[in-house]
Amino acid sequence: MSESETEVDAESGEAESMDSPVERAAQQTPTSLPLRVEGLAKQFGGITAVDGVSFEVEAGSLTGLIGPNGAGKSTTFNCITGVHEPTAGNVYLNGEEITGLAPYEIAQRGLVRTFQIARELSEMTVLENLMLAPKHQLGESAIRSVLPGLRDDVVDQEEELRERAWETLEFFEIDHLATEYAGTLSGGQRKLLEMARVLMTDPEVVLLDEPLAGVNPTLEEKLLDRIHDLRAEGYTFLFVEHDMDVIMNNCERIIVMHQGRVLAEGTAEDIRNNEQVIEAYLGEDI
Ligand SMILES: Nc1ncnc2c1ncn2[C@@H]1O[C@H](COP(=O)(O)OP(=O)(O)OP(=O)(O)O)[C@@H](O)[C@H]1O
Repeated sequence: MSESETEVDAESGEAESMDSPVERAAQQTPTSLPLRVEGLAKQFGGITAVDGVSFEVEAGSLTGLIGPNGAGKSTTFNCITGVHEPTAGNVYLNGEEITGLAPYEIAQRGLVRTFQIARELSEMTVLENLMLAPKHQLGESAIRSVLPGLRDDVVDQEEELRERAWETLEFFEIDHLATEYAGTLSGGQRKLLEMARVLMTDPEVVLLDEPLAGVNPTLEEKLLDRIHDLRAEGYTFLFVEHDMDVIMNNCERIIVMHQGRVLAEGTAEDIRNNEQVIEAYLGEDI
């Protein structure tokens, strides 16, 4: 229903919008808010993992999501990316509701998370891993079977894809590994490959779940530099990471979860000085 379709309330005589909640949210949400989570909840049987979480992620930001073990960070990620269906609440991507969509549908709309390289992908080369990643990529044989006349286009498309894959490998400085099997990479190199695969899908919002786990300091710096480069280009990141220094030094906005709820939100400075956060972390360095 269009914005202009209204109904007049019989008692008040006031015009009342007939738009659906999703349409209303889309109208109210500035497009500068790529990700908005509203009242998100998830229960597993009797366990409440996420309990009414609301937050916003601003365009081009690097936003950190932190919290002690069991705070509900992964479950929140999984609800946002369609891995879990939330028990309640809504998720909006650029003002459009994506709650309950399948992970691939959410990824096609531009919200992508890094995933560990699956076993099947470990048996492919690094270059092949990148060429398989794009969301709208049709296999050459699939296209040829339905559109035999388009063979040259397919070849062009494949060439373009290969070129992009090489550029992406160079950007992450793993081009020298292009012909290696993904399964032979070190933990840190795998993380770079995971990020490179995400980039090949043309994402708008990238969810990073512990992207630095098991990464040595040199590669960590490289990965963080790349994330900052991408952010400068307009990509938006939501970042779960256990290393508090990394979050404090790199994220301009931090959301703290505790016992399934948002405990605090703000800059590193705000979070460091927040009494409730200090208490939740029981004196750990923050
Ligand atoms: N599939 C599941 N089934 C049952 N309980 C679950 C499931 N997934 C998570 N939980 C529970 O939900 C709560 C939140 O877990 P979650 O993994 O989201 O926290 P987290 O903040 O990511 O923790 P960590 O930092 O330790 O990874 C925990 O009590 C956990 O045991």
